[in-house]
Amino acid sequence: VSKAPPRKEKAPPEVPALITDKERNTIYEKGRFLGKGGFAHCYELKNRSTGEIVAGKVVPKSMLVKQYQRDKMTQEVQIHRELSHPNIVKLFNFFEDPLNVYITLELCARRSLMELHKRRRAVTEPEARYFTHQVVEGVLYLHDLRIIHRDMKLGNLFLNDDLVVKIGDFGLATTVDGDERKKTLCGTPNYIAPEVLNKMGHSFEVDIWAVGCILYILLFGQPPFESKSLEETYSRIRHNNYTIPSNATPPAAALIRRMLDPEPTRRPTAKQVHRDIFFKSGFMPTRLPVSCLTMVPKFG
Ligand SMILES: COc1cc(C(=O)NC2CCN(C)CC2)ccc1Nc1cc2c(cn1)c(C)nn2-c1cc(Cl)cc(CCC(N)=O)c1
Repeated sequence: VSKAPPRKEKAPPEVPALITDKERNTIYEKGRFLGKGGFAHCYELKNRSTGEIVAGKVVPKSMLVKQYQRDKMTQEVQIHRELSHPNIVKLFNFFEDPLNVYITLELCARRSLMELHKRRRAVTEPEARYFTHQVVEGVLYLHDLRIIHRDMKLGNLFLNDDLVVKIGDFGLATTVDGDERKKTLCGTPNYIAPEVLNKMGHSFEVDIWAVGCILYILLFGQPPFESKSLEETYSRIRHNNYTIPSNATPPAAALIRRMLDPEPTRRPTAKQVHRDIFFKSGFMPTRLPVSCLTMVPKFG
């Protein structure tokens, strides 16, 4: 990614109404603003020749001033572009113009599990099984490719029109060589595992920890270590200080306890989670109606 002239802080990016991908001779019409995250603003982009609508992440080059920022972005794209799985957001293209870097991605029209959580709080156990099982299928695919996502959270679990879950945002992802333990993590994961806090080296188990937090929130309506301050939350994580509500079913409680084990090597692998009795211990829908985004479903 080539350098751009420095610019004043925090101004929204100048995004042209027509965005051209010169290499592929494709022109996109900028649509509505979808949201922002990190350095990126996201818009609906309409491919002028095919009419296809995609999610376009726009990062002003003026925000990528340091080489390590450009390298991080390049690594995010290099990892993400190789992936192809029904529970992983598809990355289509990556291109730039003098002002911005653009990444075109699979549009997930029903936003993410974060918005569903804010609207519904705790969901039913069949819904929690349905969503978590798809997240685990995506994590299994990544771990088989020796990729750790490292920032699994509700806001990165996107939903398409069929409420299929798609893991997105590979901004903190990395690849593991052999049995190495990663020593550094540039960024702050939302559901951060104790071994990352204690800087003891970390690996695939951090994603299992995050899936444990996600299942906990879906079933009980709030994060396991939620506190008033970040320091308090980190202290609770370090002390593994959380409780499972008494109304939890035994298979759910047992699986969450194993995924939130403070000792990473005692946590189940993605394969073991995928086969866990929790997913067989009750009804798991094969699809969900979009009404689930706003109200408790009545299963037949
Ligand atoms: C139609 O599809 C979407 C709609 C909306 C939406 O309705 N956002 C509204 C826009 C108006 N404001 C006032 C409220 C949020 C939000 C996201 C959509 N889809 C959508 C958004 C997507 C993706 C796929 N699909 C991917 C991949 N990355 N991003 C992405 C990227 C960034 Cl930088 C920021 C955000 C916003 C945070 C979030 N988790 O929603 C999302």
